[in-house]
Amino acid sequence: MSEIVVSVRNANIYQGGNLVLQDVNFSVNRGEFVYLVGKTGTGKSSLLKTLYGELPLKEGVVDVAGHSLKDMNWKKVPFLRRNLGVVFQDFQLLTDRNVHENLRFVLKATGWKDEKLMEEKINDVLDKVGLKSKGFKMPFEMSGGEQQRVEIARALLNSPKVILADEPTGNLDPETSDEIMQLLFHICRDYGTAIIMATHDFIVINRYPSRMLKTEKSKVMDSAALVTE
Ligand SMILES: Nc1ncnc2c1ncn2[C@@H]1O[C@H](COP(=O)(O)OP(=O)(O)OP(=O)(O)O)[C@@H](O)[C@H]1O
Repeated sequence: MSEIVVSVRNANIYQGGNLVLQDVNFSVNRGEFVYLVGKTGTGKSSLLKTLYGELPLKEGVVDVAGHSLKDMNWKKVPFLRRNLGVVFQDFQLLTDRNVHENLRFVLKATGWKDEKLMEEKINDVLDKVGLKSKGFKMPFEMSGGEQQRVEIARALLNSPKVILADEPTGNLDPETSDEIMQLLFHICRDYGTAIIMATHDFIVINRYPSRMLKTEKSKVMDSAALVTE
C-alpha cells in the first residue's frame, strides 16, 4: 500500500505579506520522484521553503514526513528537519572542515552521540553516494559534482522519508547533472525516499521523465491529476 509522506491541502503560500501560491493541493507517496517546475518567480522556492519550515504555513493543512506544519512552533522545526533532507543548488558545505567532519557536524547537531554509530553512518552515506574514499577531502579540493554528492550524503544522514531539492543540478555541467540525477533516482527507487526537485532544466526532465508540479499564475498544476481525471 502506498504511504503518503507529503500532504498539502488548501494551502496558501506567502512570501513576506504577499500571497505567492493559492489553494495548493497535492500529495506525494513514499518512493515517488516529483519535479517542481515553473517560470522564475512563480513560487517554487517559496513552496519548498514552506515544506521545510523556513516560511511559516499560515493557511491550509500540510503534513511533511509525519509533522503537521500548521502553526508549527519554531522550536519544533529542528525535529521536522531531522526527518527531511534538503539539497540546494549552491553547495552549502562548511568550508573550514573536511567531508567527514561536515557530516559529523550534522549528526552531532541532530542529536547523535555514539561515536561508533556516527562513524558507521558517515561511511554508509558516503558509500551510498559513491564517495567512500573521499571523507578526508576538504570541500575546496572537490569538483562541483563531488560537492553535490556530499550534499546528498548529508541529506541522507537521518534516513529521511523526504528529500527536498532546489535546483540541485543548477551549477553543474550536463554530464555531471546526469550523474546526480541517476543518484537521486537510485535513492528514490532503492531506499523509498520521496524526492521533490525544483528545476528549470528540461534536458534533465526529458532524460528522466517523472510526475511534474507546475507553478503558474499563483496556482500549482499537477501532471498526475491531469492523467487520472
Ligand atoms: N525573501 C523574500 N522576500 C520577499 N519576497 C520574496 C523573497 N523571496 C522571493 N520573493 C518573491 O516571492 C515570489 C516567488 O519567489 P520564489 O523564489 O519562490 O520563486 P521561484 O519560482 O523559486 O523562482 P526561481 O525559479 O527564480 O528560483 C517572487 O515574486 C519573489 O520576488
